[in-house]
Amino acid sequence: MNIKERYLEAKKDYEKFGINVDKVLEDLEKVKISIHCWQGDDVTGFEVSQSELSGGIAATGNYPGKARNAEELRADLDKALSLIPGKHKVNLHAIYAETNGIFVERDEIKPEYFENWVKWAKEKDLGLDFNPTIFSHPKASDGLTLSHPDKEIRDFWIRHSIASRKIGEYFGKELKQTCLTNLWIPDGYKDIPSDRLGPRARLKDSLEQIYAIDVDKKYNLDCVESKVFGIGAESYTVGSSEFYLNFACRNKIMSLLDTGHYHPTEVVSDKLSAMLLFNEKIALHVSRPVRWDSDHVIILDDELKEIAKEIVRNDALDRVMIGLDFFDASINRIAAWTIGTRNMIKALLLAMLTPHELLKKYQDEGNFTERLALMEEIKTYPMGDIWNYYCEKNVVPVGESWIKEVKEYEQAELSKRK
Ligand SMILES: C[C@H](O)[C@H](O)[C@@H](O)C(=O)CO
Ligand SMILES: [Mn+2]
Repeated sequence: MNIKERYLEAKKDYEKFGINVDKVLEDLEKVKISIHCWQGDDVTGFEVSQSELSGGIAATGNYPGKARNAEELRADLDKALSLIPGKHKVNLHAIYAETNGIFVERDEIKPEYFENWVKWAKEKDLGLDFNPTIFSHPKASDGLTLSHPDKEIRDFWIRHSIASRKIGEYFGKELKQTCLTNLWIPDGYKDIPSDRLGPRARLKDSLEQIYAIDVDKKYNLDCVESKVFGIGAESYTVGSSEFYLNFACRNKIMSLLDTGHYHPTEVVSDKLSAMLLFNEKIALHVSRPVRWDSDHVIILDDELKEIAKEIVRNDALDRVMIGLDFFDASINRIAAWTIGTRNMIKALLLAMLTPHELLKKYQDEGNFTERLALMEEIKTYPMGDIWNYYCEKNVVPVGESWIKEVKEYEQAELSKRK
């Protein structure tokens, strides 16, 4: 049987639950994943004066061939995007500005430094998202930024964050797709603080100044990302979950939940329904923490599947903005993007092929036996045949055949980078 014939057979299995598989594929095609550019260069960026990666995050490994400039990064993204079904967004950080070899301080970044990215996104029909880069900089060297006791340092990062929101607005206007500008800061203390309130009060004040500046919500939406701890900030994080949930709610901006930013037994999948009841929109950084916020490439594991189920069965595909946030420098970086993004899409497809109404009915009836039995049986349904057809339909490689393409690209392009 060819791929189409296998699809036609497989879809019968799902249709018996009333799932319209053709419609599922149409809906899946509309979902945009925000693919983070920083997997391509280990979060280095291309500033004229570069600082080491800081802020308690780390890209470990030394796989050869990382992108050395924005052109290479765009070429690598083009390759990865050619292996991923659907039309998506690319997520940039301020450190990916192109300033023509001229040193530009972060608080002076302007839309013009992102013109090449916008031109490229237009050509490829992509959306762009954005992030101020509030780490890897001399003014973040003691691990404090927007909550710093020194007003000059806070003001510097406030100016940078406002400039970043304006770049987000520019992206949204140019690309006719709303940009999501996400703010994350590393601020925290290695050891037990003697004042927990002061830094949080300063952060609150900084954020109020940043979000007081009017930016058109049609073009740019703002969100804030919390964290539980980072390397070197093990005892206290200023921007904790409670801090940002309250701040976002009161200031009518979005919360971003990163799957690596909670205690090890806490899962984002369980947070989504609660968030959806109180927020019009929420954002995600889907990552894979292994023992800590290690940012491993996401695999099709139980938590990823559960996150996708929560989005799909709560009819929230247009309310949860799905972004990725992993950076593994120990494997081919184009493969990392491809594996992770294909897995995110596969998880959504699996969720869309699940008979949620029936399973909810079993739960409400207290019929936990059939709920568990069906949940387990559905796991071995022929989703792979539906996925393969979806890839073929979207003119991207089917199954593992994309690996050969990455190897050829590695040989032809990445191997030349020393
Ligand atoms: C580079 C990203 O902005 C960063 O990973 C941030 O989103 C984060 O998750 C920090 O742990
Ligand atoms: Mn993140």
